[in-house]
Amino acid sequence: MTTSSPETPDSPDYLRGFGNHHVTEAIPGALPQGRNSPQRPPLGLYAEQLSATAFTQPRAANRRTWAYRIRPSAAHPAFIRIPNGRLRTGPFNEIEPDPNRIRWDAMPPATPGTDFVAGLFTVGGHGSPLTGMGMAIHTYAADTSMTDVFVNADGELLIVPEQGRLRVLTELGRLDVPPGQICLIPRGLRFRVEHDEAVRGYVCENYGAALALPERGPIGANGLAAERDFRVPVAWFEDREEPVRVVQKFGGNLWAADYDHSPLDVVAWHGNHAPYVYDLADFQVLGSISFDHPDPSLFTVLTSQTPVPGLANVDFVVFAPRWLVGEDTFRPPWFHRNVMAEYMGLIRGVYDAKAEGFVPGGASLHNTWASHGPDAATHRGASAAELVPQKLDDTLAFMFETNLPITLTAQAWTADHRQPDYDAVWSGLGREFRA
Ligand SMILES: O=C(O)Cc1cc(O)ccc1O
Ligand SMILES: [Fe+2]
Repeated sequence: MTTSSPETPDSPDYLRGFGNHHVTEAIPGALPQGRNSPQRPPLGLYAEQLSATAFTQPRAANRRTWAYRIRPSAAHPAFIRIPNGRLRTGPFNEIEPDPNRIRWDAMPPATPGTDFVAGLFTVGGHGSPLTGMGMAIHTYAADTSMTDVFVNADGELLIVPEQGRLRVLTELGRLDVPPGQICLIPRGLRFRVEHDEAVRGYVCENYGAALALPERGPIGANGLAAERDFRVPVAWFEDREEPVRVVQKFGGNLWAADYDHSPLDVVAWHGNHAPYVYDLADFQVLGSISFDHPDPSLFTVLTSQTPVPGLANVDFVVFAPRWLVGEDTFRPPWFHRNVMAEYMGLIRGVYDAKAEGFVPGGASLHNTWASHGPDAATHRGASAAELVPQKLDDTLAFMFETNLPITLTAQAWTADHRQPDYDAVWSGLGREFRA
């Protein structure tokens, strides 16, 4: 069964659409009319433009938001370096790039008192925010709501909860993100993550071009992720005149400044640089209705393109519940080697290429050119299966696919939750050759 996660009675309100220029005010009359920067903005607010692309980039790529806030953003003391915890940023060079196939169990529960940012554990990545290309992969486990406000100057954050509902309070409004939904925090936007329970999940940090919807090509004007299912929060603000620590990741390091107010004080805004939430249950899954297993690019939800046409810095791909009907077809993913690197996680259920060992909250990395595909048990089963229509129901896996080799962090390599003998899943694929 395909279900949408129920929203709570106090669910925040949203505007709909992908990449739209939204207009929203938490207090009627807070938005200036007819101009962005009047001599005196309404209600005594300060105007501020957030430019997320160069002023001069073409309209299709241009991103900016005008915010009208209680206190000016510029009024804060110096940022001071603080420890990076388990956050790492490219260039990734703690250990050598490793061609081996790697798999992890779920992260251990958070040490009590760990919030979302302290709970981030960088797995690896490539590129660097200093060159605006590449990405990092993080997992998180936290049990305590943030009191600090966080802002990432290095890239946008795609958050994929696996356990526990997140409440993400941003400068531009509030997002409610249960497992099964994803949220995107754009680069440079301040936010705080709260939750009432222990939470766990995955984060893709994208140093490159902002994630966008893929082209549909011959699919036509509909299908895959629909523009209207992306939800952007309405304006919301907190008016708190008290010390608030703002932690910023900049050039890979954490810096903190003690503000005398909450910077989540934007009363009205308009623009297209905004956070959003998307329910993966809304993804229209397309597949083969004749034969052969299609390339998983058909499951792309969002893509960050490089300047090379069709080559992604990051693709976010989802393996959602769907029917398999292919005739004379080996239905699970085939054996393959790929110039792209594939990091996979599991939000719920079972993934059709791995009979066991790939668990919710766990992850696998099949680096560039690594031989991988169905494990021996899956291969055995699918080669003998009677090919009646089959519904894959209890499943929600995803992939961060990226164009260059991923180098692990030392902590991801030595982690106790790394599985010691992942290669063994492909042993037992015996010789079946008959001349
Ligand atoms: O390796 C994987 O499990 C991901 C994957 C899935 C699929 O259906 C086809 C190719 C592919 O890399
Ligand atoms: Fe693969």
